[in-house]
Amino acid sequence: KTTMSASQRKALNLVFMNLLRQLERKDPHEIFKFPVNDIIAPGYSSVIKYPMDFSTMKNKIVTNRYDNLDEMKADVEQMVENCCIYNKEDTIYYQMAKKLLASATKIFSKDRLASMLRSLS
Ligand SMILES: COc1ccc(OC)c(-c2cc(C(C)=O)n3cccnc23)c1
Repeated sequence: KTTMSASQRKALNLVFMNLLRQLERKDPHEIFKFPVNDIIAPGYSSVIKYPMDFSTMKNKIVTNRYDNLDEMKADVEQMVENCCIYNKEDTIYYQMAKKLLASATKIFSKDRLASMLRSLS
């Protein structure tokens, strides 16, 4: 696995942060902003094995834990999957997760990424 240069890493982190900002705008009630805890969601930590949230993703960006867009997108999909496992289909949380997934699919689409890269260059 070739390591990228510091300037490449800096440019990639800018892209990751830009994508994260777009995703967070799609979560106005901030239910994905921080880790879910067992107080607001009883039994959560025994049901959900791989918790994920936007603050954890931000920390992974600044600590260079993502090497490509697919790895970041996988965390968004994990976060949505967790929400749809813990919350029943008729809950607002489940519906918000489905909406976020639809938005993420657009945000990570090739033409949206291409236009973002053009604007960054
Ligand atoms: C109602 O206000 C908040 C505030 C923060 C939350 O998670 C960070 C949540 C929250 C977020 C979730 C999720 C994402 O499953 N959740 C599930 C059950 C009960 N509460 C939540 C709700």
